[in-house]
Amino acid sequence: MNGNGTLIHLDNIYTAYEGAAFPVIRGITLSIRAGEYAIVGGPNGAGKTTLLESMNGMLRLTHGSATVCGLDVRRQGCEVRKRVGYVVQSFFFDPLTPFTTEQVVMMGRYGLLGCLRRPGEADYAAVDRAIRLLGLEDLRDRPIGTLSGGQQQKALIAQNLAKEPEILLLDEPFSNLDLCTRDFVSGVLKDLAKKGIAVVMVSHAFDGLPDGEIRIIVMRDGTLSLDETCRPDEVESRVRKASTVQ
Ligand SMILES: Nc1ncnc2c1ncn2[C@@H]1O[C@H](COP(=O)(O)OP(=O)(O)OP(=O)(O)O)[C@@H](O)[C@H]1O
Repeated sequence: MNGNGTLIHLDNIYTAYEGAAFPVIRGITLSIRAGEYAIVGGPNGAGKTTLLESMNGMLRLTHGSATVCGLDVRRQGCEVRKRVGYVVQSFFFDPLTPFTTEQVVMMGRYGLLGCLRRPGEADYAAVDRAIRLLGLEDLRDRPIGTLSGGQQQKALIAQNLAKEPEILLLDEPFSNLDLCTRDFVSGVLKDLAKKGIAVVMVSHAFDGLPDGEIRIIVMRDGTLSLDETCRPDEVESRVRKASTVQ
């Protein structure tokens, strides 16, 4: 983090997929501070997932620079991903996956553990906290593949929280959740932002937002069409407008 609390700084970034002739996202410049709650909106194919994966160094920038948690994303992608949680879109475990929920949550610690080190007290404590936070206590010993889609989604969020990240990126985290669970998970995310974690979320669900200012980042055709803060009750109309206006 720099002096003014900036955790993510993208400076005119372009990102292309392997073998593609043209970059999918182009000329994106933005900064996100600790404790911000940011919604990334925009139509299908606009580049929202690509934006998240450019932030954590999973995708290669073809132009521009990105600094995340004070690290150069181009050169230090692995270090960045130790400090940034990423809950991917629509991921489901095979029913026969040979890991329990607790083991899957522990996988969030693996990057921090490094090769050949076994989990210690601090790792088990972080896993336990994440499991409790997501209300997964009764499911901790169940094979992960036998959980429902929504329960698996919560386990993936817990896995990323076990990492104790400074930034949490989420790609449509509410898509498999019923309304009640959605409220519960958005409560968890709000609390994380209050504690200073930057929460950056691709979402088309605009209920259950925190009371304060919400950052809205709208992508359209690979470029930034809106980047501003507003009240929670204004988010839906502003995202909708910026997603469609030519
Ligand atoms: N692995 C890939 N290889 C090549 N092109 C890709 C790849 N993944 C995505 N794209 C392309 O990049 C563009 C942006 O995709 P992206 O997944 O970032 O959009 P999105 O806004 O997240 O869409 P959605 O709302 O449908 O999830 C699309 O045109 C897509 O076809």
